[in-house]
Amino acid sequence: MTDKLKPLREQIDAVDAQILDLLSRRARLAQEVGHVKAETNAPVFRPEREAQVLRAVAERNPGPLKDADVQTIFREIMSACRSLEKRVTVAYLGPAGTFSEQAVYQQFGRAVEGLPCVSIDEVFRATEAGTADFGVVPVENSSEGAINRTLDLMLATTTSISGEVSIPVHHSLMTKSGSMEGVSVVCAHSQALAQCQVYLNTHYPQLERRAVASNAEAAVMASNDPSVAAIASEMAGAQYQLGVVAGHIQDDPHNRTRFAVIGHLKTTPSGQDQTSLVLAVPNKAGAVYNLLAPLATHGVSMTRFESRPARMGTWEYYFYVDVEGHEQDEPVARALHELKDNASFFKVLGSYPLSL
Ligand SMILES: O=C(O)C(=O)C[C@]1(C(=O)O)C=C[C@@H](O)C=C1
Repeated sequence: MTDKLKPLREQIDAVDAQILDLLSRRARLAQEVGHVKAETNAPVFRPEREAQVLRAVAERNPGPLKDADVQTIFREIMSACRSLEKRVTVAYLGPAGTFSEQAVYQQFGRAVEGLPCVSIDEVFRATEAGTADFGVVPVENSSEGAINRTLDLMLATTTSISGEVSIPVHHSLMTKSGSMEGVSVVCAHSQALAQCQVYLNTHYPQLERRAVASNAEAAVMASNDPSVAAIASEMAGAQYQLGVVAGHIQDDPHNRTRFAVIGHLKTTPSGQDQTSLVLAVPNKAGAVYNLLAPLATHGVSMTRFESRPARMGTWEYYFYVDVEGHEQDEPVARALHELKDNASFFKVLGSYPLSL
C-alpha cells in the first residue's frame, strides 16, 4: 500500500508546489492592483469583479471538483489577495456564531475583520459612520418573510446595497450536556423559535420558549446554564461547546435567509445583476398598477414585491421592489426613468450582482 501511495503523494507535492507558485504570482498581481487603486483612491472591494471571477471559475471547471467547492476555494484566494490591498471591516449582527457571521464569510471569505454588533440598527450605524467598510444585514427568510427592521433602515439611511448572500439556515437544538434532562426553557431569536414551532410543539410542548436577541446569545446562555436549551446553528454550538440534542429541526428543510451587503459603494454591472428599489404612490385606485407598468413595457422582470406601512397613520405604503438587471442596463434605466415619474417616492437602494 505504502509503495503505491508514495509516487502519488510525490506527484501531489509537485502539484502543490506549482499551485503555491501560481498563488504567489496572483497575490503579487493583486498587490499591483492595490497600488493602482491607492493612487486614485479607488475602492478595494469590487463585488461585481469577484462575482465575475467566481462565475468564470464555475464555467471553466473541468471537474472532478464540484463547482461550489471550486468557488469556495477561489473565494478564499480572492479574500486573501484582497487583504493584501486592504483588510476590509464588515459589521454584522453578532455575537460571533450567528448566521449573519456565516453570511459575512460567504461574501468576503475569511480574510476580513468581522465587527459583531448588538442590533441591526448598530450594523447600519457602524456602516454609515465608516467604523466598518461594509455591513451585512438579514433581509428576508424563506419561511418567515421580511425582516422589517432592515427594510425600514434601508429606507432611512444613506447606505446602499452592493451585494446579496443567500445561505441555508439549519437549526439545531443544543444544551451544555447534549441531553434534555433538567431543561426547562428553550431560548432562541424569535425568528428561529417561529421556524421550529412544529418541531417544538411535537417534541417539547411543555418547554417554556423564550425569545432572546440572537441565537448565538441563546447558545451563550445554554453554555452557562444546564436548564437552558438553545436553538442555533451548529457553528454557534461548537463555538460555545454545546452538545447537539437534535439537528435540522427547522420546519422547512429548505429554510434560507437572504442577506444584503450594505455600504457606500456603487457597483458597476457584472452581467447578472439585480436592482432594489423603494417606491410609494398616492393612495388612489389603480396607482400601484400604473406605477409598475413601465417594467412590463421595457421587459424588466420583477423578482420581489413587498409592502411596508409608511407609519404616518394614513394607510399609505412603501413598496420594496427587486427587478432583474443593473440600473445602468438600458431597459432597466428606461423603466426606472418612467417609474420615477409615476411615483410619489422613489429610491434606488442599489444594483448588485446576483448571489451565486
Ligand atoms: O480586480 C481587482 O480590482 C482586485 O482588486 C483583485 C481582486 C482579486 O483578487 O481578484 C481582489 C479584490 C477585489 O474585490 C476584486 C478582485
